[in-house]
Amino acid sequence: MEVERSASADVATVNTLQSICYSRGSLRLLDQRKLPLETLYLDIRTAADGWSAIREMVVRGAPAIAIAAALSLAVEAFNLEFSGTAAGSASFLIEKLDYLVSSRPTAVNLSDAATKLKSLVKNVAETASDPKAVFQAYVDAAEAMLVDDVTENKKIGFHGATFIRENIKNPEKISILTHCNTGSLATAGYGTALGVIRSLNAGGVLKRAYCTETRPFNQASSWVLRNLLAPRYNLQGSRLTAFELVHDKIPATLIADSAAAALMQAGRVNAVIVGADRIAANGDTANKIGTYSLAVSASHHEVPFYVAAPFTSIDQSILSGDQIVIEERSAKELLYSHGGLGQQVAASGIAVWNPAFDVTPANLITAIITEKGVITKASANSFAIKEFLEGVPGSNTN
Ligand SMILES: CSC[C@H]1O[C@H](OP(=O)(O)O)[C@H](O)[C@@H]1O
Repeated sequence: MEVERSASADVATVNTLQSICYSRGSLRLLDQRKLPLETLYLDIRTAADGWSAIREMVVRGAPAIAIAAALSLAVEAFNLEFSGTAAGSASFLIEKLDYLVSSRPTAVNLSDAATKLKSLVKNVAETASDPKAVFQAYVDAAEAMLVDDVTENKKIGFHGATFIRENIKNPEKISILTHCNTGSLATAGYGTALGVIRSLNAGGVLKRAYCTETRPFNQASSWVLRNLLAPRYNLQGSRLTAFELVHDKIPATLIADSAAAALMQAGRVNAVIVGADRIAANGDTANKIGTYSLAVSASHHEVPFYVAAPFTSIDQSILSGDQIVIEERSAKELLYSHGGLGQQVAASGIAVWNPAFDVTPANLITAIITEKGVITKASANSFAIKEFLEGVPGSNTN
């Protein structure tokens, strides 16, 4: 992957929150491991480049992962000299999509997008005689994901801001806490949970956004990245969300994850809003580690707790959160400073448990905000997601 490097700059002069830069036949991904101090784009030419960029977390965030994967294959397909049949082109694309899904298995958006794209190319190949028609249909569908995501995020922002203003005390000045990064850097633009914060701010009712550092961090899988990128690559809340909030001039405060309960105890939080990597059919939600403890604190302090995510984050094939596989990360993230990239700080020989995600049970979630509208509770312990879908015109309940 060749790189395009611009001079390092502070947030004030960095003018981009665009994680994905695409034009037909070309894809560049903002290297989020270098933010906030350096803006660097990596040139992505193949699905293999896309797989590595997702695995090494050049690009991260459930929606952004799916879009980056689809577009990396679109670029390869567009530039490919292919002499096979229409059926052969479909097989080529399907094999690459299955490979891309293996880059980061937890977030459902990637596997959901791959399933839909595989179905598309199979259907086109059944009637097409020219492989170019199959490749073109794939490229068109992958490009549509990029455009649709921003439109959906703005709908999430609208539905979320409207619902929060209608259901919160003192709706004229809201202080809201968020975790990890769910903004433009985690999507094709605007964001999900952070998109709701943007919409509240645009509506003039946001008093302050609080963002947690989000420890430890997602560690790169290769020795080179772990050891060469040490000073720049950790902590998605302090590095990415704080960067977005300062970039947009939104009043915001960074806190340690461990300070969140005390902030709520002080009465300084009117609501908590987070993203999602995978939501089960009953509303149980997997998200970055630390989300569950925020939900427990919010429940104790009677602070509403919202999940904001595109509907594609809901995995209706699993009934509850205990079926969601949670990745565990390297012990080095806790044994060494800088999330595993610096000096040893913990005693050698100590055991480590380091899950990267946790599951918040539906009974701790106030509402799930999607682009289709806000899903409220069917009972204390579950959400009626299927019924919600059946009430939405044109929804697919499969
Ligand atoms: C809209 S991003 C949702 C979700 O994805 C992030 O995971 P990662 O940064 O490891 O890709 C994080 O859990 C966000 O809340």
